[in-house]
Amino acid sequence: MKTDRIEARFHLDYPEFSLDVDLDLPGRGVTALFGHSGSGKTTLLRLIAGLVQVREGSLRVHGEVWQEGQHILPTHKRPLGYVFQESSLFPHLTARGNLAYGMKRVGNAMNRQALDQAVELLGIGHLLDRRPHQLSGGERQRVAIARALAVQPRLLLMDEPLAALDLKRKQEILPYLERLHDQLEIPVLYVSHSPDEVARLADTVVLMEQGRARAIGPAAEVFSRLDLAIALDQDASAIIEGAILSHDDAYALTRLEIPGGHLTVARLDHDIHDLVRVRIHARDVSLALDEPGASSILNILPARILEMREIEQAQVLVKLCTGAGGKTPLLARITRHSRDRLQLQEGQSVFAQVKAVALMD
Ligand SMILES: Nc1ncnc2c1ncn2[C@@H]1O[C@H](COP(=O)(O)OP(=O)(O)OP(=O)(O)O)[C@@H](O)[C@H]1O
Repeated sequence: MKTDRIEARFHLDYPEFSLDVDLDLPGRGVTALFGHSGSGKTTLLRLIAGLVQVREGSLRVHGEVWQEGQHILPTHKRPLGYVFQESSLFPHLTARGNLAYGMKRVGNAMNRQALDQAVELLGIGHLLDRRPHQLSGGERQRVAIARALAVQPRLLLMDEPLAALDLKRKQEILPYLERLHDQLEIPVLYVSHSPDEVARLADTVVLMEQGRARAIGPAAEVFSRLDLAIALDQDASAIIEGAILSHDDAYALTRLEIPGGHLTVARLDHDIHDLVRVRIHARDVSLALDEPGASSILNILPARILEMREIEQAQVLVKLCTGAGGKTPLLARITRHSRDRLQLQEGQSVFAQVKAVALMD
């Protein structure tokens, strides 16, 4: 029995959909259940919560048995927090009242410390006396997340917590989610169909396709696999983690240290040594055989071609690795014509010119 894992095996049949998974997931960090609409993400989350029950299943969280066949621990006895797409706060209670209610529901003696920590993490101290209709959508979600955390769950389940928010509100709330990620020990299962959110928040990605887990692995690895549908998407991108090396205030630029190399990006509001993630879209990367001379492009990275795949009639997706030891993955989308003209081959050394770096900030 593994005490640091989430082991989930379920088989479920609906008339027009079946789900079949056997997952062994890390018991820490954020694991994204990622995939198209209808791929079974919410159903899987609800099975884990016990809100949907099937006899054919087993679930262990940190070694604790939540289900073994027909022995199913009811939802209210599972130490979990659940955050829905739209916050499910009681309209007649203040934010404080909602938090207190959440704690009573699970029979937890009021744990002041957990509550205070949740309030602090989500930055809702000044909102506690307001009722839900006096809060913005993003603020309501922050209260809902704090309520889920205040009961000190052993697992936090989040079902597209940002889906109902507009872009501005999403940007507001994302830093709080990142704080959860950085400061909490509680593992999070996070349902999303947004590559942006997943790239920004997830340590591990479970790619769901038609009720099956098509791929599982670190976010950077899954996103750069050419055999998966995400690579075919217009938004296909590589995720790169780097540390802030320096700021150049005169030009409003920040220099990042990435494994075995450097990237220059628009000025980031972070301290030196902070870790950040950036996303480089395949469509923003072009390839050259020789190191380009004078160029307006800031980031030119020596790279090696790992794999190439024709994705449309005219296009080829190229997977590269850059940096010493070739640890950093990169994707480039080029035309078939360019591939042939440059006579590109797997294993070849090239220069990747990065036209833009999407900042996940
Ligand atoms: N109670 C149910 N009875 C029958 N079919 C269902 C039921 N609940 C879900 N389904 C079907 O199961 C499939 C998976 O649904 P699910 O909500 O898990 O997908 P999802 O990946 O979370 O999608 P979305 O991103 O749109 O929320 C869908 O085809 C849905 O119609």
